[in-house]
Amino acid sequence: MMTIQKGLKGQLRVASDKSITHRAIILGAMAVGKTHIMQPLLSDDIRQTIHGVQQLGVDVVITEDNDIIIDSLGIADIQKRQFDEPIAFNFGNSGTTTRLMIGLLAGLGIPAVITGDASLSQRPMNRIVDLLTGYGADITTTDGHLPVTIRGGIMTDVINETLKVPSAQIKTSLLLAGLSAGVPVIVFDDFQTRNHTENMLPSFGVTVDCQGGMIFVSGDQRLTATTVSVPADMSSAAFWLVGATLQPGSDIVLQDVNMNETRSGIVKVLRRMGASITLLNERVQNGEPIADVRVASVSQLIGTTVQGGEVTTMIDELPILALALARSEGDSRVMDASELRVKESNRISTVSETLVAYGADVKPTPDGFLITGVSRLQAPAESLSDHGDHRIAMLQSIAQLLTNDDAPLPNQAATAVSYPDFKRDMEVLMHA
Ligand SMILES: O=C(O)C1=C[C@@H](OP(=O)(O)O)[C@@H](O)[C@H](O)C1
Ligand SMILES: C=C(OP(=O)(O)O)C(=O)O
Repeated sequence: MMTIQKGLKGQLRVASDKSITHRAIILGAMAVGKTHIMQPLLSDDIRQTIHGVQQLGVDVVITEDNDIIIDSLGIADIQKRQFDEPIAFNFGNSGTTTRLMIGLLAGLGIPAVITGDASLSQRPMNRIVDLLTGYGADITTTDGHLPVTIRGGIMTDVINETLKVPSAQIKTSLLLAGLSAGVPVIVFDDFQTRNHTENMLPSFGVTVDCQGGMIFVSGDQRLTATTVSVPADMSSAAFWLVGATLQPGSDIVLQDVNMNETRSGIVKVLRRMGASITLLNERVQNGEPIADVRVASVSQLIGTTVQGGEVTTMIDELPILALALARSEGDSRVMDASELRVKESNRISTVSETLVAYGADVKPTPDGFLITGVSRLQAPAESLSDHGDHRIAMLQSIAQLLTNDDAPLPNQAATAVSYPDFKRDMEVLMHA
């Protein structure tokens, strides 16, 4: 049955930033004193990081206001603890927890065995383990994947790397390894991947020298506890940026969204396609630019090509951008995005399959998509799998909304990974 739905209306604060919350917890565990994380994301992936630092003996409390307090004696104290046997970590679905904790554990030389769920077990870990091994860590993968075993080892060499993969997880892992081993780190990041670690370290008292794509941290620095306020996550806001742009009659405001240039490529691309997006109340908080973002529907978007550096600034938003491209006029192309193949699912396949099931014209390519716009979407004949991937689950919900069909919204269990209140926020925006 077809019903005409109203546009999305109202204002809300989407889930807090996942990348920033992970970093604040790990740096808080490495620092001496009480770190207060205000408005953190509290999602399944974040609970993996909290549990990980607790296993190292660090005290973490979630307050009644849902803030996080980390009380730690710092890196030196963690290193002094005698762990009788290797610590068994299981980081569930979280790539960021895994790769960042590998850096920290390798730098500290703490014996550990790291596992994860079926999705995480298929994701490449050699991209960080091979680098750390080159600097003295005694650490191995299982054919490039989990389980990863850390036997100890002493990292004494200066870490000097040029990123070969556009990955902020690798960059951060190297920085954490150097800080915890007490050796200098110099990383050349020509891809300009997300820079939250570099932005946050100074508030923990660490001097970071960033010039162009070069990041340098000297090896003799101690972290001191601080307060971190976490903005709303662009990767979660992106679902409403596209939903409100495409659903006629929409006009919404998303509060406190992180507009960091390394994260906000989707705003640039949607504007290029003709979207109506206005930034209000722009300000800087903890070194991160934030704004309230107003989005109103437009009658037609124009297709575009996304490639090169732009891809890095919106890697997690490409699934929902593909939906916008699928409803735009003309041909579009996404290139240089083969990293999508090694996320929680192979997102080149799962995004293409999902959108084709909704009546879109999307062809997977080795490094992206070829898309020809269609004027409307239709609900799929059968219910679709979200492949256990939170971004695919949310993509399906927005696609379903745009069909204006009464069919129930797809299963949203996977959204707990990054955006636990996704369903509630959809109801707020649909009924305001
Ligand atoms: O550093 C981070 O917080 C993240 C980096 C990106 O992964 P890669 O480093 O693998 O590109 C991104 O996809 C992930 O969601 C979060
Ligand atoms: C890729 C993602 O996260 P992670 O790598 O931390 O699993 C994501 O959130 O889309």
